[in-house]
Amino acid sequence: MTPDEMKKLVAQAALEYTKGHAVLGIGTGSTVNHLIDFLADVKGDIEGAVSSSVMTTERLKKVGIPVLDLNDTGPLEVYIDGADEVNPHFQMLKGGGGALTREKIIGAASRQFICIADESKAVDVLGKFPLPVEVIPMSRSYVARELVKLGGQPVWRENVVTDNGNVILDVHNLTILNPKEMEQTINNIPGVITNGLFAWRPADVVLLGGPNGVRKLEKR
Ligand SMILES: O=C[C@H](O)[C@H](O)[C@H](O)COP(=O)(O)O
Repeated sequence: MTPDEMKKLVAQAALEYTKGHAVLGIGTGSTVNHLIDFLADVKGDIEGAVSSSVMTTERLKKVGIPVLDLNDTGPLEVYIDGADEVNPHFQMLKGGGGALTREKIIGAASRQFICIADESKAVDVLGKFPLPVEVIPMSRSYVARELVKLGGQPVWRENVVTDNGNVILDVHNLTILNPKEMEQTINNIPGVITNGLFAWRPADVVLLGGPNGVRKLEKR
């Protein structure tokens, strides 16, 4: 089974969590793209979705699902999104597609966060995948120097402008033993909008797709 087939499998399994909810929060990425394709088949049950990126907005509209403004919907019942890494505490590293800030906002505004990923994303310690940090353009070099002080090697994701008009530094070689502390420390650097650690707001349910099916991990 290819990684993409595993993503498709796990996206289909996430449909269970959309039942009974007229308004959904929808993340970004290749796994979520499969979910949107599946949602197209049940769109009659969906009033609309709050989208975490321009890419997701376009895809939702293409399949005929109305895109709603989070300011109008109020708190959401469920948010479904992928991850670049997820640890045994359901903390995630996200933002490989650059959508981390809006993802973090919708995740925070939702009662349940469902993480969908292929099983290669499950790790013991976060940080092998470079940690994305969204920064205001004029602060890029300053923030990069501060990230070096934290032991990382920031690399500017050149030619990428986020949906919010900012830039991204991908921080390599961080061993993130305390994700909550790291999330907070990086977010305290002036110029940082947010970083891709989802430690303070971990997932509530993790669905992992693998060759033997979907493994469902729920918090006790
Ligand atoms: O910015 C992108 C998001 O955080 C994605 O959820 C993450 O990169 C995982 O993407 P994919 O489902 O394509 O592996």
